[in-house]
Amino acid sequence: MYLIGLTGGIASGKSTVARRLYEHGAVHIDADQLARRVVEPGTPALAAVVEEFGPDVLRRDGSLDRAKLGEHVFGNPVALEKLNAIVHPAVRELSNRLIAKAEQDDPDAVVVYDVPLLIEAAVDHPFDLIVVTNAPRRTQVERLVELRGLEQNQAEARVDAQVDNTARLAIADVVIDTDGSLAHTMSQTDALWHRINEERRSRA
Ligand SMILES: CC(C)(COP(=O)(O)OP(=O)(O)OC[C@H]1O[C@@H](n2cnc3c(N)ncnc32)[C@H](O)[C@@H]1O)[C@@H](O)C(=O)NCCC(=O)NCCS
Ligand SMILES: Nc1ncnc2c1ncn2[C@@H]1O[C@H](COP(=O)(O)OP(=O)(O)OP(=O)(O)O)[C@@H](O)[C@H]1O
Repeated sequence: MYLIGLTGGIASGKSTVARRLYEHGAVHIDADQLARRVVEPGTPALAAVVEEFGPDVLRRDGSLDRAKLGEHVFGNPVALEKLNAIVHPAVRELSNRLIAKAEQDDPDAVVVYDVPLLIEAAVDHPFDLIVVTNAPRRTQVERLVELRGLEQNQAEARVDAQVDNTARLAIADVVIDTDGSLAHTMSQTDALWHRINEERRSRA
């Protein structure tokens, strides 16, 4: 297995890059999706969230009201930390299992673990390569407002709930500049895929 840790600030283009790597043949594991799975109705993590934040964070059908909880925690560091303390251990356990399974299924697989909070949650899988998608704060905020319908202050609160770009750039083996056109993001991603495969071929 060749394990890539893919991280980047919110709306920096991680999913776009991950999708492209998946199209090339990588296995894609998405921490945001895992974070949804671990709070599905009936899970211990959802029970803990309700215990901490009250039943108002549930919708009528018993599922988590993500918009409501997001409104509460982004901009409120104490609440966000409490939520992280419930969700992150469960995501860590599930990601360990899924990465191990991907390796079992195909020992030669390239696995991309797409994890926005690689630094914040001290994710320490044994990555072969850390790839960072990078766009300036103003581009992140602009995308959240224009593409995801957030208010300016909500968008800023979400960006500011994460470490800044400098911290991510400091741990990057490869940086993908996602402030240009989509085509530019894709061509950097394709070049990365080819580079990884060349390297692996020459090592084999
Ligand atoms: C607060 C919640 C319910 C809001 O849900 P919502 O559907 O609006 O957002 P979603 O989960 O799709 O996240 C969108 C983006 O927000 C950012 N984000 C999410 N959680 C966090 C967090 N705890 N800290 C900083 N940024 C975060 C990430 O960039 C993520 O890609 C949800 O984000 C959540 O449960 N967060 C805690 C778990 C977590 O840390 N998830 C991130 C990956 S492990
Ligand atoms: N050059 C670019 N590279 C990547 N995405 C771009 C670019 N230009 C515009 N976009 C748009 O910006 C958005 C980035 O969203 P994407 O879901 O890829 O980011 P993300 O980092 O995974 O976000 P999140 O942290 O919320 O999961 C997409 O709608 C994408 O089409």
